[in-house]
Amino acid sequence: MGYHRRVERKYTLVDVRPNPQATDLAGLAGRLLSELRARRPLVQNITNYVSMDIAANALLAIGAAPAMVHAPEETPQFTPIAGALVVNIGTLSAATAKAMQIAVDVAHKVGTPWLLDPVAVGPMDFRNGVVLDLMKARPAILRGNASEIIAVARLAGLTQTKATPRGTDSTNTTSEAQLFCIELARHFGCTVVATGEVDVATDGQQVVRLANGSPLMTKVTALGCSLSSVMGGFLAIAPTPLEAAIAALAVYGVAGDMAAETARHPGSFRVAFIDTLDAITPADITGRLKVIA
Ligand SMILES: Nc1ncnc2c1ncn2[C@@H]1O[C@H](COP(=O)(O)OP(=O)(O)O)[C@@H](O)[C@H]1O
Ligand SMILES: Cc1ncsc1CCOP(=O)(O)O
Ligand SMILES: [Mg+2]
Repeated sequence: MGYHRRVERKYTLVDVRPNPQATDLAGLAGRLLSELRARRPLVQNITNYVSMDIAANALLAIGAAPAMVHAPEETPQFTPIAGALVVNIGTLSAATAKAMQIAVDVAHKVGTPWLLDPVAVGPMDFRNGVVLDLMKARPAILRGNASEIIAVARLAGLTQTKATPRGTDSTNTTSEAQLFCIELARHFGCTVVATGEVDVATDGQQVVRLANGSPLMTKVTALGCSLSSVMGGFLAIAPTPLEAAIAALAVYGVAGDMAAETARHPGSFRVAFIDTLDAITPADITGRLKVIA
């Protein structure tokens, strides 16, 4: 029996089914990890300068094939052959915004699934307008930290709540963002992921909350951006965007737990984390996944 919550005026009742069992989710993540490694999906990333290297290396380590192709002259030919497209507005400019819009319009037209990471959305009008324009091309997944997700919900007119981001970081929690995830998922017809100490993923019906990961992951720049790229790898091979999001969060969070057992500081953690993305197995996920009911 699902449980119901009253959400803001638009949806009188939200049918939020309780979490599937941890074993179901761990099994799903393990199967999709094996499939990703077998298929090595090509993932196009139009991303920020800060994350280029680590996002590409995170994709390589997990078993996918990154391509940081962003020129408007090339995306019409590249996006159709990519397994998924990841768009990340971290170091946005008018030129990159134009390239992103061309790529997402092509993706929408040819059916290449794509993910938006709305880095630092909220305080700046230019990137807020770009986010709203990009959302019109219907991403399969919207992945941000809690403040970014609340900011997109406000931009979409779903709430008056003002997020409190600090640059590219969040000061909000995913508990504050969870209902906005559900409303955004229903409003845009996509899967929405808010990450933080607890990660939340929803397609507007089912809500999954995972509690893996280490605080050290917030001390290495662009690990959220790299999560979005890795999530793009799962999006290329998973049956649904929600399953892709769950698998990426499970693999990434468990890898964070494992890396934090050997590295205590950011520099060594960055190395240990990329190594763990390469080494992690389905058994590691089954043994360590933390699902919050
Ligand atoms: N306090 C925390 N404890 C454990 N894991 C965390 C914590 N904060 C973030 N993470 C993890 O770090 C990764 C990046 O998330 P986040 O920092 O929310 O994104 P961003 O870097 O885009 O702000 C996610 O896998 C998330 O689960
Ligand atoms: C510091 C910074 N500035 C613009 S993009 C970026 C990286 C943000 O990475 P993440 O969203 O993973 O924290
Ligand atoms: Mg981010």
